[in-house]
Amino acid sequence: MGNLPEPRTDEGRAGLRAIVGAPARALLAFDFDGTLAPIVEDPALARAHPDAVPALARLAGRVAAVAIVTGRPAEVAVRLGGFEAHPELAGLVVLGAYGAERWEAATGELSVPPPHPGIAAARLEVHAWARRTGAHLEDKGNALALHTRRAPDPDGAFAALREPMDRVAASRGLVVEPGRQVLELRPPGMDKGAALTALVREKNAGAVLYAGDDLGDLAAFEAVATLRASDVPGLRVCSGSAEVPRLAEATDLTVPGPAGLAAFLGELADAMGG
Ligand SMILES: O=P(O)(O)OC[C@H]1O[C@H](O[C@H]2O[C@H](CO)[C@@H](O)[C@H](O)[C@H]2O)[C@H](O)[C@@H](O)[C@@H]1O
Repeated sequence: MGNLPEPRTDEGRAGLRAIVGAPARALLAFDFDGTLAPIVEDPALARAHPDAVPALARLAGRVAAVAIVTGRPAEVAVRLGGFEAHPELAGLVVLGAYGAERWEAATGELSVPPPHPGIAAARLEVHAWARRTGAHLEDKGNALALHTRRAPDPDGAFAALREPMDRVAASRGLVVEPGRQVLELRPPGMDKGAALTALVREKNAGAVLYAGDDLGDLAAFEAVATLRASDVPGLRVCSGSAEVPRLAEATDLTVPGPAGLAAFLGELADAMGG
């Protein structure tokens, strides 16, 4: 299979063979931050790796569907990813807010659920915890993310926030989504696994690839494992980082971060003759 790296599991090797062997039936889905986009200190400044979206554009014409499955609001991921600049991505689907939101490149249509009342109720308290710990609040409208990357003591701030955020979430009917130096309060009821499985079924995909870098991606990796048991071969790719070393255990192939993923996607397109 050309220059493609070999997955370390039998199921991963079967998944990759299925994707390359019949690309027109494959769904390729990607997390955004840490996977397509390098991690940066300020979330507002995150952008896709320069080689990532061109590689997705090459793949898009060969496969059944390309999708982004992200914790960002869908509209924000579309803007930061610069996907609209690539006409080849006319079929792209962006599932935002862990699958609760959806944007379709084909129509430009954005679907966003009504705001969860717990977010408005928690906002002031979360602001106060940000001030107390030096964390930065990313207010996503229907989710509140407390980032500790730029706090004076990132790990200390993360540890100090864990219990209070659990408490606020429990009292407001929300859930806590932990990630790379971030604790996020968000509405319950959706995760990347459910979102990915629904999309595989909707596209009638015969094979699936999912790439991610963080704890929020574990549900999608589990979904790929479940789909494999129901005869949809799949490949789980870890965008590796020193911050979440244990994520690799849940996957079949590790690439070195967004630059490594972009290189892998280029090789995948080569292998498909794209
Ligand atoms: O599902 P994802 O696309 O991976 O989004 C998860 C969260 O990613 C963002 O935070 C992470 O990236 C930031 C920019 O590189 C970084 O500063 C931060 O430390 C990371 O946790 C984003 O800001 C969150 O809203 C997403 O939920």
